[in-house]
Amino acid sequence: MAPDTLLVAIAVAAAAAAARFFALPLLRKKTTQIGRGESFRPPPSPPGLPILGNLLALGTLPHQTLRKLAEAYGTVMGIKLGFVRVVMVSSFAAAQKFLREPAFTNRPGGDVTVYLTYGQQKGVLASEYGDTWRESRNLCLSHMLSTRKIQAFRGVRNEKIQRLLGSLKKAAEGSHKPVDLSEALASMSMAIVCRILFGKVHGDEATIQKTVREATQLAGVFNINDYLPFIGFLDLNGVRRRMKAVRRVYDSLFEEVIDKYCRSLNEGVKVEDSVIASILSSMGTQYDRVNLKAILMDTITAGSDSSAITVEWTLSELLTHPRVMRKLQQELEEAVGMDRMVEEEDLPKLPYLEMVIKESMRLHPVIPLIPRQAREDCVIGGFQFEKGSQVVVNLWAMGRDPNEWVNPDAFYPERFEGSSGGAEDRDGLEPGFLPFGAGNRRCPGMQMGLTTVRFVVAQLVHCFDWELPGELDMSEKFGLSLARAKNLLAVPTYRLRPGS
Ligand code: HEM
Repeated sequence: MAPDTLLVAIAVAAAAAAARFFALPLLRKKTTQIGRGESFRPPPSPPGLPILGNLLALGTLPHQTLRKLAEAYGTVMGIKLGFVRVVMVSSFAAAQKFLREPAFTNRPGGDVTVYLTYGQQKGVLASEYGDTWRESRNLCLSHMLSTRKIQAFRGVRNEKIQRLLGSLKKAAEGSHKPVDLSEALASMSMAIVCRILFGKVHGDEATIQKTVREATQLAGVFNINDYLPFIGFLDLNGVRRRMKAVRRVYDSLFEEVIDKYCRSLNEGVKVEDSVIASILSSMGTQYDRVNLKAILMDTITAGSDSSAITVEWTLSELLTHPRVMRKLQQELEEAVGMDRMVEEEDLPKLPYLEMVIKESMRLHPVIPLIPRQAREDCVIGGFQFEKGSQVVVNLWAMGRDPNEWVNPDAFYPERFEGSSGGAEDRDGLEPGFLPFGAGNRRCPGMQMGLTTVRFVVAQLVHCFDWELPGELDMSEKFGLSLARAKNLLAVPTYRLRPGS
């Protein structure tokens, strides 16, 4: 939650005292109800403040606070955020049940849905489970995320990664100064996603990147407007205002690009392969413009930062674990040799790389908290949920659960030795490990995300030795995506044979 919460709370306490009398009966109907049936009990809950409940206790790193609370109150625990009750789940066994439960296939509404997406009837990310969601998800899969499309966009990935390697090589030949890897990875990832979505017809990538960062930051905020809706119109923390600004930037970008493509297609001008071109030419005049904008917004928000952040954390762990770095470099030397860079075909020959990436995603899940909402009444694990109940699965806590993992805080890729294959096996499942979620709403971009992450990590580790300028701060910055709090800086030295 934003640090301004205390100020907000003071204002809220005063407003709430008055509002309570009028608003409470109305709000109670909307509030999540747990354990209402006689034979059902509610999950244990930590005590909270009147009105605000546990909102203030979440702090700036809610995933960590919630893990601590779960140690005391259990891995299925109720918390109260203003007037909304939310069930927090932090064990693998319980997470499986909730994420795979057909009733828990909606996302909660609130400001994010209203201002940061095109609503619950459009797109994928925030869309209500049903026909529109299914059609939009299928459009994403067939025009962007299928195995065939991932192969088709391989040239794009290669071109953008080569550009990054070229600039790093230049830096390595130069003054032995640290490069900002966080920035470089974010730009590269954004360039890949923009090129795939929009072709060459798009605006300034730096502005889009800033907008995506702001969107993922805002989407992760425990937003007081959602939990105390009767004061939402005051927008005390300014979140709504910032969300509207993000939506405006996105919307004008999408309008411009769609217009350009429509003109080209109408005039019979050949356009390069891109998601927009592909959707527009397959649907002709039948396409729903708002739905197309929603799909673009969802994929750019969910798809660009996620891969960059995963690579960043993986490199951070490798740089602070020289034994693992050396072992991975050895694997690359044997599989690829020192005379050339890595190619995508090399990836299946790199089992240790796979273990390293899994271990990094276990400790640093890009999406630390997965939100879901019940679309009908259901009973799970002895608890009863009414339609509209909210559940949040804490992937970060699951990855560090001592009941699932030996020495859970240690970075030790060998723990995955002998596991059945890639992290995408069985819905992205390894015991205790769900980095892409599960069930009907699991991540549709898993294969594309993993392909990029594997390829970039392999190249950076194979082509360069890395040196940290000082001790590496591993603090996190909470948002919809869990990024590094401080950018990753490191000094590269080119390690392939000259001329390669
Ligand atoms: C390393 C990379 C990635 C990670 C770790 C990741 C993780 C996740 C997770 C945990 C969810 C929530 C799943 C659930 O509710 O069970 C999700 C949803 C989603 N992801 Fe990803 N993701 C990645 C890359 C991508 C990419 C590249 C795209 C597309 C370009 C993408 C598009 C989406 C979409 C559209 C959803 C919403 C699915 C729905 O609600 O039906 N993701 N992702």
